[in-house]
Amino acid sequence: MKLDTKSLRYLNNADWKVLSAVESGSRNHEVVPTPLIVSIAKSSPGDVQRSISLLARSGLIAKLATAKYDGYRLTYGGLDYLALHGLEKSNVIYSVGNQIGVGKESDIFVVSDEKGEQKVLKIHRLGRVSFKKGVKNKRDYAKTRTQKERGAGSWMYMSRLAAMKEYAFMTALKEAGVEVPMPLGQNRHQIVMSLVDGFPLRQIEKIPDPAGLYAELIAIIVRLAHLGLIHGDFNEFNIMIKEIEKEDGEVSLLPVVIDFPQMVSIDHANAEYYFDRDVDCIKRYFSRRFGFVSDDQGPHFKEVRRAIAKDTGTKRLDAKVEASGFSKKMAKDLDAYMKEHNIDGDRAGEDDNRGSESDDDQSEDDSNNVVEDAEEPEIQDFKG
Ligand SMILES: Nc1ncnc2c1ncn2[C@@H]1O[C@H](COP(=O)(O)OP(=O)(O)OP(=O)(O)O)[C@@H](O)[C@H]1O
Repeated sequence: MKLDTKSLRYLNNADWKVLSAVESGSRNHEVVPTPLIVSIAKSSPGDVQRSISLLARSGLIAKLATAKYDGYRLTYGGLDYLALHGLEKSNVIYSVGNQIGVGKESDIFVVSDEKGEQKVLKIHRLGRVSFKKGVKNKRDYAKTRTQKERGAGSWMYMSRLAAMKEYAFMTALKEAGVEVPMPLGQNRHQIVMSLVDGFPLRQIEKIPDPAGLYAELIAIIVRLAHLGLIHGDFNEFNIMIKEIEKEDGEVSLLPVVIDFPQMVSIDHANAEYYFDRDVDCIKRYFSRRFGFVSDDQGPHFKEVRRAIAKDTGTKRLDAKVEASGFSKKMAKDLDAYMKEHNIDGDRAGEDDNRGSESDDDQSEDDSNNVVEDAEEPEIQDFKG
């Protein structure tokens, strides 16, 4: 799924109003009836129809071939435009550049602000892999879901929840002093963060001091636990390594955690399992990639828990995240969706060929996809 921004500058206020109206209507309708679009947009039917034609031609809204009445649904492209428009209006971004990453559930782009400073735009796309790969039989799914859940409302809402979760955690972690990108803005299913000048750990062949970096990564896992959290997917894909030059000219490596979709509370029923899995993942990777095996066994969850009980100085982040608007109910909805669609992190080590260059999205059979896109043109700057 590509991001084509070329129509962004051609849309006028009336078109944006109609696009927003289709989005609003999509919350309750898989296909939003045209008269409802007219009534939400509060414009004349003629004007709305003109906007509808333009939006449909640009692939931002689409007709569903099987619909029994005249109406439209929002495409991922339409949702992308609404979010980009919002980020642009709040001066978070000015132009969209190259795509630098394709995750299983997201697309990553370099964007610029008005001063030309580069940032990272992450577009959450929940639903595309699971629908396409048929992890769960689509028909079973459709049978047991309400119309709202299986319609556009589901992927849009879940992608938005994923973005809200990432933004809320990134903000709380940054404030707590954990090395994560700087969160800069969020709109719908998109977040903007600072660009980490470095490489994912999986791309790094050799490091001068594996023991030092290993200890730092384990310290991050323990530090997160003291903040009340377990990463749950702590691996070589989700850790960027930045080179820091010290005053004496020596270079040290700074790990930055970039992705935390599975973050759970240390009070989670399976907390010990997730904690051990994070530690084991780093152990296994360092042994396999750098031939480094630590002398000690690594931290044990029970001991860490005991230390946390005595640690009265560190504020837990769970409450902070909730206060930011990402509620327990939202967390539960997102968890349930991810479980149902077998979304369980990177399963590090199983696929080392993954990367920005491997876009498995393009080769998939779209016929199995509930959310099909009209077109997939090239990425372009939408301004300047
Ligand atoms: N802030 C950032 N600065 C620099 N590069 C980044 C940043 N965020 C992401 N990237 C790049 O994009 C890639 C994918 O990012 P990320 O892991 O967040 O995506 P993802 O969709 O969650 O992936 P998956 O779900 O498959 O783990 C990273 O490996 C990294 O190369």
